[in-house]
Amino acid sequence: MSRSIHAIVGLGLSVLLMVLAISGAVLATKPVYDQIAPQVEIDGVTVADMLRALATAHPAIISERIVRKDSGQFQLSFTERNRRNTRLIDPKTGEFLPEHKEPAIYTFMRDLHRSFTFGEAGRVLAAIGGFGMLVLTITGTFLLLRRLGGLRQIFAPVHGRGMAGIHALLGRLLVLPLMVTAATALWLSAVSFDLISSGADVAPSYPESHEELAAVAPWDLEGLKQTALHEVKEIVFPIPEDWFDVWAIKTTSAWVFYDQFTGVEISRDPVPVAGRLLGFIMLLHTAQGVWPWAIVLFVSSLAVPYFIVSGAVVWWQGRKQGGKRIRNNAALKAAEILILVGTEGRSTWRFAKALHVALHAAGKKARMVTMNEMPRDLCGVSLIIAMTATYGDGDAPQSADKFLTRLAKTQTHAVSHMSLGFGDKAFSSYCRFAHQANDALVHKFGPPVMPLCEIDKQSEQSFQTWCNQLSAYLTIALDVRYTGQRPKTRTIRLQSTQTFGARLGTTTAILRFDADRLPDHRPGDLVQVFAPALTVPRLYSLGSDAKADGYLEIVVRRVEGGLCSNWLCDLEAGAQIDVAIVRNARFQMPRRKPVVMVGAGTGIAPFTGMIRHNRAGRPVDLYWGGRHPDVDALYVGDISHWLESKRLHTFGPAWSRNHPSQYVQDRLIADRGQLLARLKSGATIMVCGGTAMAAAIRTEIDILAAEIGLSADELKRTNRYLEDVY
Ligand SMILES: Cc1cc2nc3c(=O)[nH]c(=O)nc-3n(C[C@H](O)[C@H](O)[C@H](O)COP(=O)(O)O)c2cc1C
Repeated sequence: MSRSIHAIVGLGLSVLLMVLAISGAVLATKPVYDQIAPQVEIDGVTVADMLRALATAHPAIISERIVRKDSGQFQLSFTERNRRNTRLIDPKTGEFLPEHKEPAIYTFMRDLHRSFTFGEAGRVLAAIGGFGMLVLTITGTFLLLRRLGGLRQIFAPVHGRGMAGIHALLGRLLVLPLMVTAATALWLSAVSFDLISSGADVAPSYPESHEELAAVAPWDLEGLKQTALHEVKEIVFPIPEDWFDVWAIKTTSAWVFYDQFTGVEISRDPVPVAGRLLGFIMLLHTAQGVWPWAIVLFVSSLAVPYFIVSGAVVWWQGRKQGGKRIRNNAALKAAEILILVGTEGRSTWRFAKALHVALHAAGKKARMVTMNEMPRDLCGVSLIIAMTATYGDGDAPQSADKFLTRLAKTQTHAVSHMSLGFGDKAFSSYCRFAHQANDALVHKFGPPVMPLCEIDKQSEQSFQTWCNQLSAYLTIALDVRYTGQRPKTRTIRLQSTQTFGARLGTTTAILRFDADRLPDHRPGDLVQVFAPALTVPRLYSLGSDAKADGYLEIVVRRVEGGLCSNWLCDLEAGAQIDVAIVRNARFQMPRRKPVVMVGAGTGIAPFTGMIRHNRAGRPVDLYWGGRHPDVDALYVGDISHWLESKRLHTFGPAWSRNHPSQYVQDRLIADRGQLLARLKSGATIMVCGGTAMAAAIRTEIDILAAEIGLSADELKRTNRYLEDVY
């Protein structure tokens, strides 16, 4: 709902908002421009001081009124030789100051901003724009909170790439000033249409001077001597020779009236609340006199055109990939297989589309719809395949948020089902919605025909494996060709290969590459390797920093029958390969200290780079599991060097084929004391390696953390438990 309103309002009012934002950005420079004008120093100066200086500098004029402008300058209205005039004055010397003329662009932009230069009718348009902006900021906040996983996650990293990612990131930064701008714009519009009082309609009630004495110089009047100039907004002089008239001084909160002969305060008339409120609303909307806020408004206004363009692009892309454009999509009445898709970023849709094409080619009548389009009547469907991503903190993606209620209304039917979850292991609620959807299907239709399969980080490899299982289940040959958008690749050259572990059968190799132009990466990022014989790239964790190291390094275990690992391990020095970098923002060296790194086998890779660049000597412990110290001595020389140079504090190796046999989790248990101390001092745990090891580590850390009232889940939620698991 929020998304539809956000899109409709954003697209529908795009031109209006664009004009308001650009003119608003120009006007937001005005308070900064005013700062350039000569500023007057008024600390310690009273009204009496200013009036004395004025009378000395211009004895012949008849002063009527002094107004303090938004820019802080004092403007005098006076009569001189029967001609009325206004001039800026220096409050200390009373001298006239040169007119600081506002550039014409501000006048034009103000007119454009307030009424699109259409006068009264244009004001309605401006009000509609303000209302639209308010709706956008409110719906945008809902969408953002949903994306982040709730209010508690408001400071968590914003996920997502490209335009959509920047849209969300900027949205989080600027939603508040934009909301304030929109709400205050609406208020000002309401005032201009007389729907809200401006406070100006209530005139101050002027009293009369009590005495009729000889004229007294105003600077000798007690009340004026005691009124500091910085409190003053306006001074109205008594009309000469009108004995009843008074001195009227408007401060931020009241009109104060002084007897013109005695200087005694006669009365005080508070400025109406509506007037004071309007002043505050004006200040929030225009930032007059508060230049830091003007800068915030300027940046927010400038971001609006980006929001509109990126929003339109994301909406268009979504439409292009939307459900209506499926070729050979079987009608519900004819379908035997129903593919239900839960997606937000659309990649799940592409996976489903590839499956749909293959099913069609294999002669199956398949219908593909979003999960929210779950039909009430399944007609002739005999198999449901639910493919869904997870968002927020374990929530349904946008196109599946009504699935559970819709499923409840679906007529019971003899139907088989299976689910495929798309998620990211970096989230504590990995594939949670896929599990919820699967449970609901089980509740409705009984056990699934294939166990729920989880796909981490859109792994094409895992998807292919699942497709093979589906192919076997359906007893048909399925040729699923998923074409994940192939990223831009770079060619890199093998510099050296160091091989370990040959004596124990399986080998592990450290491969170092160079290139004329290395792709930018940091330790913890992932590299996609495009092997010639493979349609899908393989992912490896990076142990190098392109800029600091000048090379790209990965650790590869030769897997029996593994096409990519064997191909990589057999490469000759100088061989060239194509790669692309996948940023892994959730698995970077944390800023918080200390850090406990835990890994096994090739899982050492990202840690090597992080430790190598730990020049500040932050406390880092590395627990790592290998088979035997004689054969799996990966990075042995580097590790002693890091220990000496204090880049690494503790190295805790665990050898599974040594005596005593130990796994890395056993090593953690042995170092319980130190680990607890680390956790107490706010350590971040980083785990890299296979799923089984990661699960074992998580159990141990959970037990350990419980001793200080924490849990692995809680650590994960607060970004103190980071995993890179494969
Ligand atoms: C903002 C955001 C939140 C996410 N939250 C989760 C989550 O809680 N659990 C999970 O397993 N994956 C999570 N993911 C990962 C996505 O489910 C995963 O990338 C999926 O493949 C995206 O599919 P889609 O492109 O079809 O939407 C999240 C991704 C993003 C961008």
